[in-house]
Amino acid sequence: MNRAIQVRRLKKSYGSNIVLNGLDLEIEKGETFALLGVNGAGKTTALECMEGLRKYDSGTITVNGKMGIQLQSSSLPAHIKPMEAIRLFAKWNRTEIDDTLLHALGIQEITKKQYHQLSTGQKRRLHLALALIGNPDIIFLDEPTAGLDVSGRVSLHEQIRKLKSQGKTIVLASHDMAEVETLCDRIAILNHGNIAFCGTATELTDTIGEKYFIHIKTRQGMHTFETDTIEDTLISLLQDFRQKEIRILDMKVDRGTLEQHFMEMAGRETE
Ligand SMILES: Nc1ncnc2c1ncn2[C@@H]1O[C@H](COP(=O)(O)OP(=O)(O)OP(=O)(O)O)[C@@H](O)[C@H]1O
Repeated sequence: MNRAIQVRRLKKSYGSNIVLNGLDLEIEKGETFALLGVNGAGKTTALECMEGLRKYDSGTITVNGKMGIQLQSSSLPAHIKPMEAIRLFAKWNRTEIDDTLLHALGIQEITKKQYHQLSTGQKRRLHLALALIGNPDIIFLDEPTAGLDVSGRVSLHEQIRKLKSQGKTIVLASHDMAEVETLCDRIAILNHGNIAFCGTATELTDTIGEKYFIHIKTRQGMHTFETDTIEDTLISLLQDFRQKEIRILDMKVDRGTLEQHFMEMAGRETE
């Protein structure tokens, strides 16, 4: 079976707050899949239902494979040392400790510290190592790079790519559009308890249609124009600038970022 996860008509409410309203989702084996949505859209709830950590009201969830889970926020006893936690998790998983994994996540560099002395990035790396200890087939990462600096983000992305190259299925919740665009095969956008979009980043851009952004730099600053008739708008803009004798210093045309498309799908205005 090529499907790693199948979610059918999943419903979950907290009191009168309907968070998931008949969610359907299929994630293939070996896929890196992102769940996007504004704060409170239900990403964590959906992940935790798939992980078996949260009860849901109705629907079915089928997960084919061993799971490794990195929660959005998790904690360990303040005085535990990273290697003590790793040995404990390895014992629970009845597995040997994989030194290459510890090396890749830089765990050796933090062995002398206690948990409460670790930085946010170091804690994230440790929790990822703990999630990977049992050599899972499906890895759930809830906002894995939140709070990380640039180098922490880059090394985590490298790790995720490596896991993908090993054939692992990765399901992540994220707010970082650049991250999702570069790392993920497919994206699902959660909105009002359902999937507003599911497909590749290119398909998402295409769904929004022929929308272009023309950025023109003059001495007065940067001017941005939005259009769906690129040729006509360009010609009339250029004529306009010439007529007003405004010198164009630089010019760029793009189709907007995934973030803009996402905000449109999620029903919110970009800033
Ligand atoms: N244990 C809970 N009890 C009651 N309401 C909850 C609980 N957990 C989440 N919620 C509510 O469910 C909704 C979805 O929350 P959830 O954390 O799943 O969203 P999210 O998309 O992961 O948000 P974020 O991007 O902020 O992490 C929110 O309105 C939240 O307040």
